[in-house]
Amino acid sequence: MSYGNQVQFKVYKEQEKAVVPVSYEELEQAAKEKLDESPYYYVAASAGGEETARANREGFHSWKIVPRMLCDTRKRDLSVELFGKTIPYPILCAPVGVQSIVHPEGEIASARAATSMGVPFISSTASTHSLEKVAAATADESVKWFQLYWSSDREIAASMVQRAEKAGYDAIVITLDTPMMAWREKDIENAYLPFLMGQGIGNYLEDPVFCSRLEKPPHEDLVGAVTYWSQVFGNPSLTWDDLQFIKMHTSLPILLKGILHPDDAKLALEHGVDGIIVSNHGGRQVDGAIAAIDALPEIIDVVNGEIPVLMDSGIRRGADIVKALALGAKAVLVGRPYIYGLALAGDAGVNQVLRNLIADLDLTMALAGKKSIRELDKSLLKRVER
Ligand SMILES: Cc1cc2nc3c(=O)[nH]c(=O)nc-3n(C[C@H](O)[C@H](O)[C@H](O)COP(=O)(O)O)c2cc1C
Ligand SMILES: CCCCCCC(=O)C(=O)O
Repeated sequence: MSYGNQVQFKVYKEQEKAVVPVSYEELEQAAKEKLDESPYYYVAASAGGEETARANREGFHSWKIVPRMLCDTRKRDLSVELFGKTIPYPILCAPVGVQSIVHPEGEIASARAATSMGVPFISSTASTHSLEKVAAATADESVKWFQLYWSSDREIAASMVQRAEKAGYDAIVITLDTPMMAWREKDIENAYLPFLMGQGIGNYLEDPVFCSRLEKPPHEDLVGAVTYWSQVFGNPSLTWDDLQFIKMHTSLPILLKGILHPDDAKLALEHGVDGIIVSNHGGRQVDGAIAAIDALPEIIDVVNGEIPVLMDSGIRRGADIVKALALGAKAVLVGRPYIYGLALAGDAGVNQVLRNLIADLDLTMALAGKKSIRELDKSLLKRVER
């Protein structure tokens, strides 16, 4: 619960201890100055000519908030409920792989920082540190989800899901939009694929099924392990019927990430999934794809409140979150902003980026005349075509 002006004074006071810039643009610039070119562009760049990455931002600009007055917004409640757990803010850390390229502690530092403030952490299959190590860095009661890249060796996929359940994760996010990496021009120019150097494959190196497929254990032959990983990472042959296989291996709620078409949302419902994440992977996969915020309204209509719909891609400030929630998203995922915080200052950087985002959201809600996330709906927005 937030109280009136106090949040504002607190933010100004805390700025004395600031470790990262407040504005997103300066945050990104500071990360660019700190990191080597290849890891910086691995994070910052998107697919192709980056049309979709730009559309993600333009999509938000097309919706304007029309604030309401005289609504007594002294006390605010930003909490939402997801799968039976209340989270204090409608914000989660998106699954981001290979975080060790920006900070040696990578996912461990991010998970520790996020969950210490009640922000759920979604741990990527493509993490450098294994899902067990990431979970161990967080408190038992913290909310954490595991993101699955479904290997073409399906026993590896099943094994990872079972490991996640055992390690205390609360939900499984299956990412559908990346059975292979898209045309990423900066990474190609830089000939940069950190996985080939053994980064971002920690979940495989510690997986019993993956290791059982190798002639020698990874510590004796990393090249052999990387080679096998490159053969089994993705699975472009998957169809809707395959979902049943993962459902058989876990009792956790299953969300599908990367849904953009309303017909796919319909299929997701028909196949009994528990949630949807509307996302274009931050513009990193299909260049020319629809902005996630533009895909959201039709998907919300199709889903009709049956399961939670979350969204990501392009969330940079509190107003973006208000818009996404007013259009029907239950919560949002944030990607690059927290990774820049991690790059600049480890857990303290992640912490500050998230705190700023939460405070910005809280103030925007108050000034728009809204006390609670439940009060947000489309009546707060106007579409302005430019
Ligand atoms: C460096 C990087 C790595 C990513 N790795 C993954 C991943 O391993 N799994 C996944 O589902 N999404 C991954 N994503 C996509 C994010 O989960 C999320 O969809 C995207 O970052 C949201 O857009 P934003 O960065 O504009 O906030 C990655 C994104 C970035 C920037
Ligand atoms: C070989 C593809 C690995 C991609 C894993 C990370 C990711 O999702 C990204 O966007 O980058």
